[in-house]
Amino acid sequence: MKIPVMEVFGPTIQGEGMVVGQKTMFVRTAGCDYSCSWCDSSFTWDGTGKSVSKRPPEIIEELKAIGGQLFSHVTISGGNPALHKGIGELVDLCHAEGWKVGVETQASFWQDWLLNIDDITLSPKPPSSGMITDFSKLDRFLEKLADANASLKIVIFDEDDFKFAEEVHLRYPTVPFFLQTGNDDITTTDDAFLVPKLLHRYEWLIELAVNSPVMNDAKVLPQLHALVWGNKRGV
Ligand SMILES: C[S@@+](CC[C@H](N)C(=O)[O-])C[C@H]1O[C@@H](n2cnc3c(N)ncnc32)[C@H](O)[C@@H]1O
Ligand SMILES: Nc1nc2[nH]cc(C(=O)O)c2c(=O)[nH]1
Ligand code: SF4
Ligand SMILES: [Mg+2]
Repeated sequence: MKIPVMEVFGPTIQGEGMVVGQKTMFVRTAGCDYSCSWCDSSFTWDGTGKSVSKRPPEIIEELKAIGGQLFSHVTISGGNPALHKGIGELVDLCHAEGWKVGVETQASFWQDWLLNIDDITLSPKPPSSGMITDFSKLDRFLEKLADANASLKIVIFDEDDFKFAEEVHLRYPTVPFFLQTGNDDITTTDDAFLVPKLLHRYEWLIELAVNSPVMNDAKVLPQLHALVWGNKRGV
């Protein structure tokens, strides 16, 4: 089954969440059922990017052609990769190569292949995104992943988002929980201007987290790749 692929890149480091710092390749799929106001990958769904439909074995060859011997981990992101049933075959082929596989999704669509993923990042969207989280759906999603290596990661832009994150963490207290700095300037190419701004937002988020008793077991992270490469694509 073919998968609409937007870009394949790496090796780089996972800049976010539960395996931050992990050397990895990225496969970014096209299409999203959401349209977050601050999406840093809107080219996957707003018509400004061009995807190519590929069979999983072709994607494996592309990963090898680009990454050579220099990786053993593949992250599938998007867009929402969970829109695509065909990713199941891609995951199996990655495992047959001896590679581990991570996924980034907002947890709005279920696929059985999620049960075969080595590290799953679920990123329900806070109010600032303009999206509404269906918590009964998220409950069922997390029930199915009870034995999987899954985490929750909430991007924070304002205090309402932080309250949302507290609700989510209280609802699923046993799921590893990450807070992530929001980047509100996703177009600038001026890193000398962007990086201090992101660090300031990170400091603000740390301050909120350290003063919240709900967040005693949370991890607070920036987007590490944004601090290193700014808004550059394909890193
Ligand atoms: C581009 S999304 C793709 C995967 C999936 N659609 C999702 O949202 O989880 C990857 C991650 O980037 C985060 N993200 C998107 N735009 C961001 C921004 N402007 N600042 C910080 N994180 C952002 C998302 O919340 C998500 O955790
Ligand atoms: N280095 C790096 N880390 C990332 N973590 C999540 C990403 C994403 O766009 O899903 C991403 C990305 O695009 N690059
Ligand atoms: S769910 Fe993810 S890819 Fe889709 S619009 Fe939101 S941040 Fe972007
Ligand atoms: Mg990104």
